[in-house]
Amino acid sequence: MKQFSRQEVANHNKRGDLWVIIDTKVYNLSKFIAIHPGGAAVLLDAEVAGQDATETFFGLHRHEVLLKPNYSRLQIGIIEGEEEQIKAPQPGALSKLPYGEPPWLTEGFHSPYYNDSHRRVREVMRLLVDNLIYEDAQARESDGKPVSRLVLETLAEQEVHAMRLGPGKHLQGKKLFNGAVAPEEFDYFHELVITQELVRVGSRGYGDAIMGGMVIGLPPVLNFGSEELKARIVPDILAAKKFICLAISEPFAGSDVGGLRTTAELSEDKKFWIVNGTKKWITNAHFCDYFTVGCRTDGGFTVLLVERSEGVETKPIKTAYSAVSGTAYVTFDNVKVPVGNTLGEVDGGLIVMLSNFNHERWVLCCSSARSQRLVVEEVLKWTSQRKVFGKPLIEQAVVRAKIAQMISRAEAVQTWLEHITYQMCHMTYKQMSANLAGPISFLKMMSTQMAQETARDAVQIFGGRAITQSGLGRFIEHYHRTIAFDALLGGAEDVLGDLGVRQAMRHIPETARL
Ligand code: HEM
Repeated sequence: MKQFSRQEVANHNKRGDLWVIIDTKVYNLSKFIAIHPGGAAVLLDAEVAGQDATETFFGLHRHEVLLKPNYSRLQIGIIEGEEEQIKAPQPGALSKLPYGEPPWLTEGFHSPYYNDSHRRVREVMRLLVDNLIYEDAQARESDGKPVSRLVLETLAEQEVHAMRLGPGKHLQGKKLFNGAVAPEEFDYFHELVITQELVRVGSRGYGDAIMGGMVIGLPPVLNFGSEELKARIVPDILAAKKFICLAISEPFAGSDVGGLRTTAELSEDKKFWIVNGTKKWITNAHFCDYFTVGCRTDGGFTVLLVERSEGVETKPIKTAYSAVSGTAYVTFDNVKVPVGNTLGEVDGGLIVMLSNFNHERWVLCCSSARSQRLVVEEVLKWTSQRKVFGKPLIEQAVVRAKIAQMISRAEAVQTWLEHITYQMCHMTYKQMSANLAGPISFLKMMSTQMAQETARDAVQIFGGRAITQSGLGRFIEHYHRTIAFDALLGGAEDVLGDLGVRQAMRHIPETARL
């Protein structure tokens, strides 16, 4: 790189011959000025043209602007004898910001929950996210196209899709992250780590697009499907060759599973179910091959694995939260489903569904805790670099008060989450269903309530930047726009709170008195 003195740069300060210094790097903007999204006037300002515009630049752009190849090529040299101060994050690196990582990854802190295998999983997963998934997430979030095959296949090779289903028999014989963790060693903390690393892409819908439907749609098959059915469909799904989703909610009923109207009736020869009805808000459904469907049957409620076949139709739903997640409206019109595709007992679907909810809600809590922390990181960076009334925003007490709340919420959710995860690691599936439905419901209710408060506070701090989909506040805009989804999915906050209290009511001794 050529070296220049600040005096030399100062000579290039007019239209047609325009240089600026940003963090000791010299950029030639003589041609770029014509296409600069912020316009020409700002670049010709006497305090910018030929000058050091570092502070002005970082008050208006994200660092990533300078790192993009089409902009980094504008750099023609550096200032002699000076060293850049603002470093680009290295792939795989831990955040250096206070509270930028959960305590177990923070220098000087300790945790009883994580061992070396969790640290190895964290390292591999973060590298995958930073080197491969992040870029795809940003691109797909804006163009709405499907997740790239390279991402899906790389995750399949590393067995990430299988690991996202939690510990269990489905991991037997698999080489997880090329041996970073043994299948019998894999526990819910490993899964928590994988989920939380994925969240770092900062795109809620993309996180779901990477087979979020499988995370909730496949467990009923694994836990309640016949061996024949599992052998036929599971390997292709874990290899990301086929896709599955969970189809429960309907235009008529969401959290109220008892109010579902999709029906399954046995054919005369008793070999098939005939399914009729509609499902709504089904994540991934638009590109799915299999649907785990809740149906009304003669004696109650039954869960079936419906394959994409004649009579199955999916139409994408345009949601506020994502174009990439494949959220769809599904219609079943006299669909023939072999009775061998019944999951669990006929009329015993409630058990199938209820046992699924704990894991689904817990996964949401993992992602909520980590995305709140991402917001904390964005806010800490922004309030330190943005100067108003002559000093950084973070020097304002009112801003610090908001940050205090955000950090406390992120820490509280993570800590409670780890406590519940520890319980999950030490309970059988049955014990989890019996003991943890209430606590997980409360945790999810609290996580999403806090997430919404954090979203609101972050919008106040970022101001107008938090309502534009590009530029400095783009992650805050995304977070604020998509946060309502987490508060509904897997059970709305009020429903979950009520569920937890009702579970507790069953255990209040009749003899208890004040
Ligand atoms: C290498 C130098 C620069 C590059 C590559 C660049 C690039 C960009 C890009 C891509 C945007 C669109 C918004 C975004 O993605 O963040 C933008 C907006 C803007 N830029 Fe620059 N820029 C440069 C230097 C500067 C400088 C030195 C100033 C000084 C005033 C400036 C002022 C602005 C303004 C005012 C906006 C509009 C911001 C907004 O909408 O809030 N830019 N620039």
